[in-house]
Amino acid sequence: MEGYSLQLGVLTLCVATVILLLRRLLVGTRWGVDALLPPGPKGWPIVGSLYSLGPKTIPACRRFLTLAEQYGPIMFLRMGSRPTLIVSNDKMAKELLRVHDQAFASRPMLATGKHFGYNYSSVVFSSGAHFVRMKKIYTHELLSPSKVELLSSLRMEEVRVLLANLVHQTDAVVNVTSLLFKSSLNLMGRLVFSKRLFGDSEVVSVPPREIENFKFFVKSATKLVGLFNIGDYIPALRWLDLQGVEGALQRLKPHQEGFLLPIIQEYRRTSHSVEGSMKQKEDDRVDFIASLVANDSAGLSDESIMAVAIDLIVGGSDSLSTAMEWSITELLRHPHDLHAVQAELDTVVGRNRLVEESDCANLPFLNCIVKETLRLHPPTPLAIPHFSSEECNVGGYRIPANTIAYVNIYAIGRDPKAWENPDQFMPSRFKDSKVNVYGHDFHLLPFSSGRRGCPGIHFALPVYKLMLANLLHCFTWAPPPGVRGEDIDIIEAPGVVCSRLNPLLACINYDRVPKHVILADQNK
Ligand code: HEM
Repeated sequence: MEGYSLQLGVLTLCVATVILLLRRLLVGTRWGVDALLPPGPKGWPIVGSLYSLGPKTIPACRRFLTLAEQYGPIMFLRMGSRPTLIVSNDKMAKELLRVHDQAFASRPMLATGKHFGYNYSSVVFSSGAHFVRMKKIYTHELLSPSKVELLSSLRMEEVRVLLANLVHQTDAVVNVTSLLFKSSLNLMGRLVFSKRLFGDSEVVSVPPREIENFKFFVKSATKLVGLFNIGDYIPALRWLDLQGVEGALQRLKPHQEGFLLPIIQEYRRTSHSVEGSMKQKEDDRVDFIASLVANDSAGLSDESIMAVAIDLIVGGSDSLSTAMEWSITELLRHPHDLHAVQAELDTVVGRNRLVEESDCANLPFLNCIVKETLRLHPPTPLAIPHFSSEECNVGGYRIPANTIAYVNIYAIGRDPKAWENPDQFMPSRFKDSKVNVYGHDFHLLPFSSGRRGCPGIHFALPVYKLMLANLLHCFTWAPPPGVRGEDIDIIEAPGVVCSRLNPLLACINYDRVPKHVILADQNK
């Protein structure tokens, strides 16, 4: 009997050890350290909390917000086997993005970064020394304040093209979502490779099939980047590619390269001639690919240049059009605010000309609308995941190295402790407020903050204001016939960029600024 008890004891000990070892292997728990981690759902072995987040038709920022209501502004969970931190208020965001900015400045190595980022060589997906080098190229060269200033005429040109397109579509129900998307993509195309992707066949010098393939790539890319790919979170299952994400990423490669490679190679050919190289260096309006090719000291490969182009085209255009789409949605739902901003435009600009960038500083209510839209509908609601390179103490908790970290910008903008009536669109809340979106006020973080903060902010903000102001200035806006403003839905689509799920439709008319003003200005 005594021998039997001993055997049973040894067996129990072995089983317990195996369970603990398996738990450590599959879930990554470190003994004794769990007690120092922030609260959060416990999750299951292997899958962790991947499936306890709720239906994937709901954007992740919303699912994380619901979880934060239960666990608080700093949460820790396991997505598959990956330790994951989610911060959801201004105080915790400040700890992450200012106090521990350096420690959380890396990106996790996800499948999208491998394929779209050409082995993590773009800015968005890179880490470490390569990231520092690339970000310098962005902030000192591609998007430096002087370069952004020089690009103001390009911004105005694209606004004029958009307005002229709309003049031809008045009195009809217009698909605003599609118009804004095309316009933003054209703008980014001009910025990155001097080419529009929609309309204007004279400007585009690439075969139509390659252009169509590239547009398809852009649309698919935004969807794929926003997916929680199981293979990223349970690396042991990556080879199975359960959702077909890696397969789709690989199939898109010819679409991206068929368009971008010939452009890069053409620039390389011209930059080898002395005159071509001088021209590229001197031209104020030189596009980003030409700048990167001409930058001998950077010595970037074709792949790295394609990675940068994809960062900008995919990330920049979608966030811009989404911001504008939400502004117009909310103004159609709140006609009082729509009339107030149009009255401001009448007073400051008058009906005989278009709005120029220099007017925007004198349009305080327009600026309130921009801030309120970015608070309530931040286009990139979870930023892009950060990754910790060392263990650190956040909010009194010990966060292990190699933790994926999300800043829930969406939850921060709707935090009832920071905002009165947080779910309501009330631009007037910013009337006498000094709060801005530049990353110093941690309760309003649409462009994030710190080392990984959006390098496109000084380009994005002026063009967002300019486009929106001109759209409101030139046209009257109304919901489609039979739809009341308050019935226009605000259902959000899942994805890295949180756009409307359903396209925005509206009726527009050019009875505010005369047609000849809109069309005449296009030729300036
Ligand atoms: C309203 C428009 C835009 C918004 C709200 C926005 C917001 C953001 C946010 C939240 C991030 C992630 C920051 C983080 O991970 O902490 C980001 C990253 C980035 N944005 Fe923007 N963005 C906008 C437009 C643009 C434009 C027009 C460009 C380019 C001209 C651009 C270029 C980038 C790049 C390259 C990154 C990656 C930075 C990095 O990884 O360090 N963005 N943006």
